[in-house]
Amino acid sequence: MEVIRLNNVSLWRRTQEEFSYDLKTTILSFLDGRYRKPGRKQVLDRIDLVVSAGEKLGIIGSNGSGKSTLLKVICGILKPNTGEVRVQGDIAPLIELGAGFDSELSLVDNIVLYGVFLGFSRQQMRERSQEILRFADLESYADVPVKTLSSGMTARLGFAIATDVPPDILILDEVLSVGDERFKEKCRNRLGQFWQSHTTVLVVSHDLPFIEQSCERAVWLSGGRIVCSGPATEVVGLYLDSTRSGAANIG
Ligand SMILES: Nc1ncnc2c1ncn2[C@@H]1O[C@H](COP(=O)(O)OP(=O)(O)OP(=O)(O)O)[C@@H](O)[C@H]1O
Repeated sequence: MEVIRLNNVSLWRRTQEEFSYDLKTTILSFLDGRYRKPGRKQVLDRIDLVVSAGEKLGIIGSNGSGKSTLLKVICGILKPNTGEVRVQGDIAPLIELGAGFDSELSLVDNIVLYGVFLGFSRQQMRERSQEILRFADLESYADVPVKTLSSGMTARLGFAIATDVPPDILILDEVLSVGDERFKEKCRNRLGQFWQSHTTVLVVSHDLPFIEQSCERAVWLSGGRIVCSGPATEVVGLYLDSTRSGAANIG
């Protein structure tokens, strides 16, 4: 059964020049004769992708090739400019962990809010909060505002909430870099349980041996396009051949 389908998905993003675009800058650059039209970059280019239930899919490619953007489109964080994205089931997006927290609210209140955002009830989240804090090693911080946590602690809290209940679809973006060594080991153990289960997993990583060992299939992105998709060892092999010959660095 298919759980994710992307048909002809394309997405453009503004380039840096457009970020500094405002009226004053524009008038000054006109007067100086430096005005350039704000740019756009095609970040995803006509992506077709089908993922089956329970599949473990690795997404590889050089920096800037569009891997994280693809995950964000699948999670619904970004909307494609053209094409269609269909997803069946609950998604736990382990992307930009903690980005959705309200820094003024306590950890417990954030756990409840974040959980509700992921589709759980307030009651369920209140019951789970002690266990979530325990997993994140943050029990003594339960009632302080999130803004008092370090970035690693915030990411630990985000990971603990998002993985508290096994989701239908787990989306991981270089997530094994969360926290210190002790916490990384806990993450690996928890994720290992999902790998054994029927959870569908999409993982972006530059750790190619990890992709080969843990994914049946891999997709190689370059310049926002799928170069090839197939058994992980074959796709990783082709990608490595091309990096050796310099062809994969086109972004
Ligand atoms: N917020 C943003 N606004 C504009 N452009 C962006 C934004 N985020 C990413 N991009 C651009 O989109 C392209 C793809 O970025 P993306 O983060 O998806 O790449 P990636 O393959 O995940 O890279 P990496 O391996 O470095 O994490 C890059 O050219 C990047 O500059």
